[in-house]
Amino acid sequence: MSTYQKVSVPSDGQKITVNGDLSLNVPNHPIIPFIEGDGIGVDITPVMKAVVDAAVDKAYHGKKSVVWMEAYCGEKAATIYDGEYLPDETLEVLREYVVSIKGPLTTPVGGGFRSLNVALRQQLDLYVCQRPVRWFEGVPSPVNHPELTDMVIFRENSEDIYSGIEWKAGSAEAKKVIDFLQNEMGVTQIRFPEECGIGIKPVSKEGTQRLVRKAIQHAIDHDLPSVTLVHKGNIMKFTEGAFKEWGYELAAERFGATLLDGGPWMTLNNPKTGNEIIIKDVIADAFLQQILMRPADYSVIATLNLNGDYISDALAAEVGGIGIAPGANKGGSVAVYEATHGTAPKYAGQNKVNPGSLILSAEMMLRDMGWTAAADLIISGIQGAIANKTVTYDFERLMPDAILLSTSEFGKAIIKHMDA
Ligand SMILES: NC(=O)C1=CN([C@@H]2O[C@H](COP(=O)(O)OP(=O)(O)OC[C@H]3O[C@@H](n4cnc5c(N)ncnc54)[C@H](OP(=O)(O)O)[C@@H]3O)[C@@H](O)[C@H]2O)C=CC1
Ligand SMILES: O=C(O)CCC(=O)C(=O)O
Ligand SMILES: [Mg+2]
Repeated sequence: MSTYQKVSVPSDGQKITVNGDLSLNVPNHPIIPFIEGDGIGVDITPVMKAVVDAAVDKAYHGKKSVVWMEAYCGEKAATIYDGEYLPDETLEVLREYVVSIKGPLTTPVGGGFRSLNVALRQQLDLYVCQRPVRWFEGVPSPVNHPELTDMVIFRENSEDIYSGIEWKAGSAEAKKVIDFLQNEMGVTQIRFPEECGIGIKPVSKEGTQRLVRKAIQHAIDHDLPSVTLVHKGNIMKFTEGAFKEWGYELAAERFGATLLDGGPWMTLNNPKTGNEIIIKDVIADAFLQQILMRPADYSVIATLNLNGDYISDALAAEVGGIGIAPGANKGGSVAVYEATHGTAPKYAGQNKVNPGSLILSAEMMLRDMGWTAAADLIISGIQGAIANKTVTYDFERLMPDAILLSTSEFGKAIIKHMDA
């Protein structure tokens, strides 16, 4: 067992390991690293752990348990590791223990250090950001039929403008790039070249196809009716447009999809059920109105990094907001589960916000570990707490007659309703 500088490894648990086919070997008492997170991390992470522990205990009566191990990133890491926000040790821990969960981390806007969330995804090559969006009965929503929204977003997590290749307006680097574009590449369209920031958007065939492959495989495994490639390929032809082309190509070459009515949409038979899966595409701005007007037409969504970021918060709003929208970052053999929302600094330390997003991320984690009975108990607990109108401020302010609960009280309400 590795020894770490600051992370203390519990003596009473075992490691999850990965088989050759990328399935997991999950011992009965797995060590699962968690990162508390900045801002409201301090409020939601302990509640998530308590809910998971209760669900696992209720489901397996002590035969299984999660052995939590704290790892550090963000502001807490900086205090422990002498100013380092993302210590190498943290990356090692997340890699070595395979499955982990994290709270939100702060990213300064317009300057300062780059996103730690993005850095974790890139350094661990967690190329899929999987974000399911479903409605729980009773959750307040701005749409008339929130039950029609049932989608899973597969957001490409390693490329696009999130690569962080950009130069500040007026810097020597920006000037050099602009000079190269104008003088060696014949570019004439930079409207105001004098004081102009420059960003680069890399999108590759390999990056696209590994993401689209996971999205189509998800539709096959869960017998879902369609996979939609969402892109802005009319404007960004060789990045977003190529994403669409490479996505269709992968569907044909890897999964045997054929053109539907002459294309570009495609069709394939689910090899597990025989049901049809439609592979289609839609331009991103139109998609943002389609999800409000015709959400039932969409199921699995495959999209690039920035589109996926926007789409996940927009879709979350339809089913109750980012307080309840879960997510997972997955690579070949490592997965880091995390809430969709950020650090909500104005609520930090107030025991006020909804822990639902992180709890449902843990629910995804347990399901992926094969601990289905515990995952089901979390779902029934959340359904019960909401049906009884005992909710946190974000739901309470929109639900007539609801009882306002704190973060920790909502966790207790979930636990109370687990048997329901
Ligand atoms: N994966 C990550 O770690 C992420 C990190 N971030 C980072 O978080 C910081 C703050 O970002 P910001 O844009 O303000 O976005 P946040 O998601 O932190 O907050 C925006 C608003 O969403 C609502 N909200 C967020 N979380 C919850 C919750 N758990 N329960 C109920 N409501 C919630 C609140 O709405 P209301 O005001 O209406 O109550 C809040 O003011 C930034 O540094 C950003 O970079 C952002 C996204 C993801
Ligand atoms: O890294 C950040 O600060 C923001 C990340 C984000 O918005 C997301 O993961 O959806
Ligand atoms: Mg986001």
